[in-house]
Amino acid sequence: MTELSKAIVQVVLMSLGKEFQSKFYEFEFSKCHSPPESVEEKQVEGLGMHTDMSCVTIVYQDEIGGLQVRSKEGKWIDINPSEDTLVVNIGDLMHAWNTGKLRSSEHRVVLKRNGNRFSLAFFWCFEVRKTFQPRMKLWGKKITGCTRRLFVGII
Ligand SMILES: O=C(O)CCC(=O)C(=O)O
Ligand SMILES: [Fe+2]
Repeated sequence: MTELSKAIVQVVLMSLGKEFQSKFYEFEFSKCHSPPESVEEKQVEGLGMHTDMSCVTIVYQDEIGGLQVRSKEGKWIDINPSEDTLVVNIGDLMHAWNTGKLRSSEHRVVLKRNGNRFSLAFFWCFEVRKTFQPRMKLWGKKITGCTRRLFVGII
């Protein structure tokens, strides 16, 4: 998963410009989710709206599905489960690093039918204790927003 995350980040960085490609670090942790075992007919929020603190998150969800992402307009879009498919979320670190050019995705999990849902999320961050400097300029334009140096740590 670390290698996959690195490959994803590299591709994302390539899209942002050449100098970005050499500037990424590694750190990993992962967790499993096991939301409530059964739900009523109506939709239940299994995991409330949030963004991930990671650089990128790789998510596997089983056929029960339920993962939704919020569009810029605030509309919830179903991420339909598909066999052999992983979902990649842009996280807060990536958002801050490129000062919002790639948006940290607001997402949630809703349960629409009964059954045990299984999902696995892999959160890939920069190396702990690394400091990074969000871009001051992007494609020649000065950036307003988060331009402070950021420190990756565990609290
Ligand atoms: O369970 C999922 O599909 C997503 C989990 C998630 O968004 C998270 O753990 O941050
Ligand atoms: Fe998440």
